Amino acid sequence: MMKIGSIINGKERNEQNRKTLDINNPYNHETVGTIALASSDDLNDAVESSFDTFHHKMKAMPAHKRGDILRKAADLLEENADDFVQTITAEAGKPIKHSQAEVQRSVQILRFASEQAKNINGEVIPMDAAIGGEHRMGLVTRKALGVVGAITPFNFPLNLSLHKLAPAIAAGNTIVFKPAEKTPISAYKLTKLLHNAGLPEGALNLVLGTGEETGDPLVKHEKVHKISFTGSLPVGKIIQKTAGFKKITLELGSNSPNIIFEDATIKEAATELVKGAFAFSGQVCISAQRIYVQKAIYDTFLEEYTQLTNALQLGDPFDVETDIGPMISEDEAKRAKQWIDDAVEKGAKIETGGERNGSTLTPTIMTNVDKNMKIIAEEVFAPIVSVIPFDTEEEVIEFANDSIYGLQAGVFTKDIDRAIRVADRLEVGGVWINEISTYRQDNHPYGGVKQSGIGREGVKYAVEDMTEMKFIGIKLKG
Ligand SMILES: NC(=O)c1ccc[n+]([C@@H]2O[C@H](COP(=O)([O-])OP(=O)(O)OC[C@H]3O[C@@H](n4cnc5c(N)ncnc54)[C@H](O)[C@@H]3O)[C@@H](O)[C@H]2O)c1
Ligand SMILES: O=C[C@H](O)CS(=O)(=O)O
Repeated sequence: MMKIGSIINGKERNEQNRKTLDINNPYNHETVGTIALASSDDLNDAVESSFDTFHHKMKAMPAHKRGDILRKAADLLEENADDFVQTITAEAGKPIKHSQAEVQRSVQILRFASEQAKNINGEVIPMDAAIGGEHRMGLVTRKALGVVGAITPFNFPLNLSLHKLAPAIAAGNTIVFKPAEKTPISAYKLTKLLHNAGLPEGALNLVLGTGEETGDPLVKHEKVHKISFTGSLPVGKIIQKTAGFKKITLELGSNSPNIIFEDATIKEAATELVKGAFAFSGQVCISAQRIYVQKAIYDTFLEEYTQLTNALQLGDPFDVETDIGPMISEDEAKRAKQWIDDAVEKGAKIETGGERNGSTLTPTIMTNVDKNMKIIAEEVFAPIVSVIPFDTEEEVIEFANDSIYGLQAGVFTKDIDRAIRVADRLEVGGVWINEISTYRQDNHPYGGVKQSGIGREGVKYAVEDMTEMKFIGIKLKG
């Protein structure tokens, strides 16, 4: 069992007298590690170290060197992939095949960032477009911001951390990294890996602690220039209020809609949506939560979908055959079960699932639902999906948009005109056609509208959000 502490300027702080927090495997509740919590002095030291390193080292580091560090980190992660896979499964309870996919994607993020570091381009403005602007030249360059506070959730502890760390390094920023307190071990190993890849130690400082004690003062610290946060809507709202003048990126929750028109291939849509709704027990921000099916194919789809769902293997996340492991905690599984009970009281029907055993909830399909139920109106973040019939294109667009959230959606149809029409009108940050809402690649713009967030990730787009424009004008001798 590991005892780990914050890493500040390359030194680990895990002395005996500190308050600690145990990290437990959510499936068998075995303790997999203990963290020594950061104090307020540690947090302050971390920010000072990042601030100092930005001004004395990172600002002067050329793009090719930042690219090299990120490429070396990708190679190291690839070499140590299995250790990270085991760590994610141990601390998050993620089925091992999904942890493997997460690590593979993380290697790619580092490679994308390595390439992006060398492609942060500016612009030349045609100054003579303005009357009197003749004999002037206008240059737009992009500058690093300074210290980025990166705050991350438990559900993709490696991938979503790298969606902040890798672009921040590519852009030449320094980072104070506050990972989820439930999954800090992969964050700790990632920090060491980036230092081993050649990143100056003060360019990445790790602070381990709870949201209230460590995250909140990081958000408020005056020497932090940007907060990049991925997590829940309630915390996102607090950060928006407390961050002051800092730039912020908020990647928040969703209740993603998926729409299946009568001309779609039912088997394909049903097969993909089983993964889309139940991967990592639905604890994915773009998990398929609302499936709208056109009435002519509703019964056939529901039958096929229920059969496929019933074939999922439940069990130990370390078993390669396991599709569904535990939720992150027993409390979360209880909360999800209560939401099912609440919906049933209001008239919903459980087609399959709905049973809780400790922290595991069986994959649950609900029908007869309405928008006043929490399982529709809020983010379930659990293995619960609702299947809802619809008549017309106009009606389903209205249903799908009737949400405070707007992250990603899926549309299934063979009619390309309809697909584009619907995609254009859905109020979300991204739409997949003939693909599930849950699919994400790490090189496209990703982020939400409405209360799903502010700003975009996806390496190139995160780099844009982690730099700012600087204009330089030159008056030339005529
Ligand atoms: N849009 C996306 O890209 C995306 C991706 C993954 C997860 N999520 C969302 O994340 C949520 C699940 O993750 P979670 O349970 O870890 O989220 P969470 O909001 O509880 O915690 C996320 C992080 O915020 C920290 N935090 C908590 N309170 C804080 C405060 N007052 N100030 C600063 N930091 C604070 C936590 O310690 C943790 O590190 C879901 O809502 C999910 O949709 C969104
Ligand atoms: O949980 C939401 C994440 O954005 C999913 S992914 O890691 O980007 O696939």
